[in-house]
Amino acid sequence: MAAISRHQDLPVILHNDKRGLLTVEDGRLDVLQLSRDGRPPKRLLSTPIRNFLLAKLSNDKGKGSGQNRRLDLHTLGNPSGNSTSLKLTKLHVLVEPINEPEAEEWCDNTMGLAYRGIKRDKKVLLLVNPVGGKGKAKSIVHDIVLPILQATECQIDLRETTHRLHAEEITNSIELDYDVIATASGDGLVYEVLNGLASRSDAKKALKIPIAPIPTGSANAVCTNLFGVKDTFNIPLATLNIIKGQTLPIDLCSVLLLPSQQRRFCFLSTALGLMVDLDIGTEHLRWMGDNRFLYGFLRGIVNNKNCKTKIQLKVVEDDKISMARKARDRVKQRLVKDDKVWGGGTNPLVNGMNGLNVNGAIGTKMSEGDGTKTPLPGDVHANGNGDASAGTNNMINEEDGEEGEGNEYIPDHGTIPEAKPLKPDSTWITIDSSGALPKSTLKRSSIGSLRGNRSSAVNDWIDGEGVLYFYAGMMPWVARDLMQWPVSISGDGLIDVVVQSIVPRMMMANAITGAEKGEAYWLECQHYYKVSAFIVENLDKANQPIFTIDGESFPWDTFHVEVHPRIANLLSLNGDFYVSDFLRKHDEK
Ligand SMILES: Nc1ncnc2c1ncn2[C@@H]1O[C@H](COP(=O)(O)OP(=O)(O)OP(=O)(O)O)[C@@H](O)[C@H]1O
Repeated sequence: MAAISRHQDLPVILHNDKRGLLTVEDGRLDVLQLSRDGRPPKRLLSTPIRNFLLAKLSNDKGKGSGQNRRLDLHTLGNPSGNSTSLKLTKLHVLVEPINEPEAEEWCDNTMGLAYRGIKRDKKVLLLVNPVGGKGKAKSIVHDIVLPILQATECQIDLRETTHRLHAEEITNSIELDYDVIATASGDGLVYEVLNGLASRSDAKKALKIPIAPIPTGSANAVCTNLFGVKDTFNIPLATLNIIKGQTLPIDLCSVLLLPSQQRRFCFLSTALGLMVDLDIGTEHLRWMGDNRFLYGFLRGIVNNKNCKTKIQLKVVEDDKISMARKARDRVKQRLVKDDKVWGGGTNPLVNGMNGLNVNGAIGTKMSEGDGTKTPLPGDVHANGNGDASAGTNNMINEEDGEEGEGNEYIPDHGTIPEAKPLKPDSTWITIDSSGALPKSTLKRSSIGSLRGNRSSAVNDWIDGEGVLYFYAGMMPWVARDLMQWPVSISGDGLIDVVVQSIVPRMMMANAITGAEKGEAYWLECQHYYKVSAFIVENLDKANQPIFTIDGESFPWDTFHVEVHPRIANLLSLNGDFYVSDFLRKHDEK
């Protein structure tokens, strides 16, 4: 790898028969037109090497130039210098026979530098939902996605979904020889793909295939978490992620529905109360794109309805200041290494786990290397029943040969254990909103004692509060305009839970300002917990019949949720979720 980072030039003949030079230096590839009179060269193309897709010497001979060979160059150019204007650029030049050996080496080295260990001839399963979002997935895929993928060496297996749950059926039965599963739709298709893979008898192996979303749905929260608010709907960038993304391990939750005993897998959120009305109650407004969620939110505030529920939480942490500090410290460490992260420079498994305890477990086995720590398979993960399950985390990529010496890693490619009802003990906390009282009569609950003494922001539930909504999430953003879980960390084995208590309408309306920046996190009326398991009961089935898992609705009676740490994978261009401004801050709030 050291050899390819040096300055490299290749003399070529340009399309206009003028002499040119291809140069790779400082992370950029430039196509220069040379002048005969000593004037500085003219830059015809300049592209970051990380956007570069293909350098290929063809067997075709160039037009009118005897033995010259054609060299094709494909890249995602950004003429205005920002990622929002990425555009597929294809050009070709000619290589004279005398430069042929050098050209072969230049292509190899340039491709090595552009891909940095990422597989080049990926086999991609591309699932397209023609009715997701504004219904434009098909044309977007044909006009933008396919040309970019076809400009690389990827093989594409495109399948259109024809009905609800079709993506789940497909991924439940596919051969596991794909390198990536791409979904052109919204979060719903990602949810179906994960459920299809997770319910297989070889689920653990199947879930190793990473998922790369193409944002043609309404909200596309996964894309916000991967690319940031501005680039949520950036189709070329999401396509580049299929080609060059690094594996980002994520947690999945088992959601066990009672009394049906049905189990669904959740990767993004479970919601009750206002957040259900906001999503499901605005389905008819799909034409509004993601504005429909803001409309639904405002409507919910006007109603200000108490969601009657009993919530039991296995809390691992609830000190807001400490949770924010940990998430920010982790980002600080990551940003220092960022130059190495893009394009596969470092092992995302090592990187993502730096400074983390999976599922709050202390004493995980760590291997010391370059100062980072890698949890090893066999680490104990306590589930919601208090049982310990070993080696379910898929933390080692056995293809990479990451095992430490003496640690015999036996890959576990089997099924995900059956979900059983959880058994809360006295350490769990309970929130019951069945008897909401007027605000003036509220008193502190005994649950405050769990947190010991601390000088942090107030986060205690008070008996008698009403619940406007309950929202449990696994990634910071749930939509572009709502960063509901700003301190959520990918693959930490924990679920971030928000219980929003009922407050006067004006106070809630004001909370909308800054919601996209995660500022609501600091509100006293927004209780925030990191939990490893929870149970939620419906105390008013007639008036609140449904809850949602990843935006899909289910009948709500009682449901039990537990985490499977780092069992599934996404692709991400930087090996992690997008770093929010909230996490870049270093003050306490
Ligand atoms: N051909 C089809 N006809 C009808 N429904 C389909 C078809 N293909 C897929 N679906 C369903 O469309 C639903 C919506 O998909 P998805 O959630 O991905 O998009 P979205 O709702 O627009 O975006 P988001 O979830 O980001 O808001 C899914 O439940 C999926 O099962």
